[in-house]
This record gives sequence, C-alpha cells and structure tokens, in this order.
Amino acid sequence: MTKQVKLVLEDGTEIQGKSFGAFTSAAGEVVFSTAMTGYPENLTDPSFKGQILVLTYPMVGNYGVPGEELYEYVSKVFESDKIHISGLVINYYSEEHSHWNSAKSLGDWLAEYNIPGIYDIDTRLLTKKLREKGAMLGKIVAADDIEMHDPNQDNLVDAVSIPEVQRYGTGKHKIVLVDCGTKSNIIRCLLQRDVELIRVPWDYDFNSIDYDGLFLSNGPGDPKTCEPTISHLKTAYGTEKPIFGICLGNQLMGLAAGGDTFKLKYGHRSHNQPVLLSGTKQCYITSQNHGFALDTKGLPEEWEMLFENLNDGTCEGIKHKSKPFFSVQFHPEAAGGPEDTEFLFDQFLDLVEKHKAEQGS
Ligand SMILES: NC(=O)CC[C@H](N)C(=O)O
Repeated sequence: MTKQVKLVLEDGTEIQGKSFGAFTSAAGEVVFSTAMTGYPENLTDPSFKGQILVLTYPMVGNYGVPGEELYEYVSKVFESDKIHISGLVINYYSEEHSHWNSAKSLGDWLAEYNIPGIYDIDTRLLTKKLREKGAMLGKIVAADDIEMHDPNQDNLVDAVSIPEVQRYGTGKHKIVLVDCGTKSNIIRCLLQRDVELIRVPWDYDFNSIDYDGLFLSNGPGDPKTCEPTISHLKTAYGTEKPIFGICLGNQLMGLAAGGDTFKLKYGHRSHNQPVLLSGTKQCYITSQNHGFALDTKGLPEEWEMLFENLNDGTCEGIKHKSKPFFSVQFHPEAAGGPEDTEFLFDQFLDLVEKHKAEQGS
C-alpha cells in the first residue's frame, strides 16, 4: 500500500503526498528544475548535493533508469557514481517504465540510495511559491520528523570531490581537471579531444603540475567555501596557460579575479536558458543548474563579460581581455542536452594548442 509522506517548507507550508523511493525523512534546500527530461543525469549531478529537487514536468519515471555502462573510466550514462539529491518531489509518478535502455524503475533506484521521493504534489503551484519567496529550506517527512538543514553552511565540495589524484587517457594535451564535483560528461568531453587528463581534488595545489591547460569543474554549494581553490587559481593567473571553468568553475574564476558572488532568488535550473554572446546577436540555448551568480561589477579592468542571461541579465561567463582564461556559468557539456555550446571545449583546446605553439613546446 502507498504510504503517506509530507513536504514541509521553512515558511510553514505543509503538503501531503505519497511516498516512492525510500520511505525515510530528509532535509535540504528545496529547488526546482523546469527541464522536461534528464532525471538520470540530474539526480547524479554532484552540484545538486544537499538539495531537494522539485520537477515541474508533470509525469516522471516513465522512461525508467538506464543500466550502468562505462565510457573509458567514468559512467557513460550517469553524471557520477551515485545519486546526490537529498529528495525528489514530483507530480505524477509513472509506475510503468518503458525505454530501450531502461534497467530499473526510478523508485527502485532512489530506494537503492536511500533517497525519499514524494509524488502527487502540484509541483507547478509549489514552483510558483518558490519563485515568489525564493529557494527555501524544506524536508520530506516520513515516519520520523527531522530538523531543517541548510546545506549551504556545509563544505559540500569537499564531500563530493575525489580523495586523491586520478589520471585518464593518453592524449597530446596535458589537462588538469580540478574536481569540485565534476560531472562525468566534462571528463567524456575532454577525453574525446586528444587529452591526457589529471583529475585532482578540489583543494590540491595544481600549480605543482606542469600542465598545458587548467579546467575548473562544476560543483555544489556556495563558491566562497572553496577558499583553497581560489587561492591556487590566483597563482595560476600569474601564468599564460589556458584556463576554462564551468558553473562553480566560473564563480571561482570570478572570485579569484577579484569579483564577488551572490545567491540568486531561486536559481537557474533547466535545459532552455537563453544566453547572449557579448558583442554579438548570437543567442545559445543552454542547460543550467546553479543557485549563485557572479557579480561582474567588482571585476577588474582586465576581465569582461562573455555571456549574459537573457531572462534576468545575470552574468553567464567571463573572459580575460589578454590572457587565455575564460569561463561559463552554463553547462556546455550539458548532459542531458542541449549540446549547442559544446564547441567551447574545442575553443579551450585550440587555446591550449596555440599557447604550446607559441612556447615552442
Ligand atoms: N552546477 C554548478 O556548478 C553550481 C554552482 C554553485 N553550486 C551554484 O549553485 O551556483
């Protein structure tokens, strides 16, 4: 028999729903995503660590969850090796699942990782509330009540990064990937481009490595908790070697440059965020998942805005005016989709190639 559970928000709202996945209580920050597909990718994206995810798309679970498959060293289908959300809130849970690569149901997959799901919730009404009041703390309450918990107080990046250096691939460009909670598709996108990859923990001093290019990954929580990474990045800015950052990586690059970050009211989480390339009329549709943004006002002269969000005018990327350093707030690797901005990986590797040619190496 289906068990009753409730969703409780910090403003006192209580909504009754039905349990699927694990029948357990969980607390976190309640955020919404308007993406229509991609729950296997989203649930395993380490940037969602500590968050209870509300999906506005009304029917969820109907294409099941794929079986694990490897792409060289990392998962081919998921964005990491486990589910990172704290809980899932949906409207209609499809008990039936059918797809060519479906191996299990969404409910069974959540239960495997002891993550609660709640369905029969009017997720669009809930989203309107979150848009009005902003992202809120909340909890899914099963048998036992628990305390609210603000994940942004924790060092979430440390919880999802790797404990020690890992090396992948044998390409001609040596790229250091600073793992603040990297999505697997960043690794796949780099390995498809003639790269030897050195994946290092978030607080590792990568300046001790003789790399050709530096890559800053996405990751969960408040970027200001990444003090060691910001400090190492400041040292890397003293060189001319190419640097590329994505999402949390963009925020860290901005902070290291002297800028500031702030929390957005309810964040950008969807697969259809329009961004404008500065100085052009070229708009790209991008995949996004972030709750903080970079404030460009405080950025020094040598830096400029690279992309702007056309919904709310926030910064979607920055670049250095003379050195090969750039970063984007959206996800060019974009699993699951759209892949329109994947060319940015090629631009990064072109900068690496050019810099090496200039150095005669
Ligand atoms: N996807 C990400 O890297 C998210 C970055 C940061 N944790 C934010 O929410 O803004």
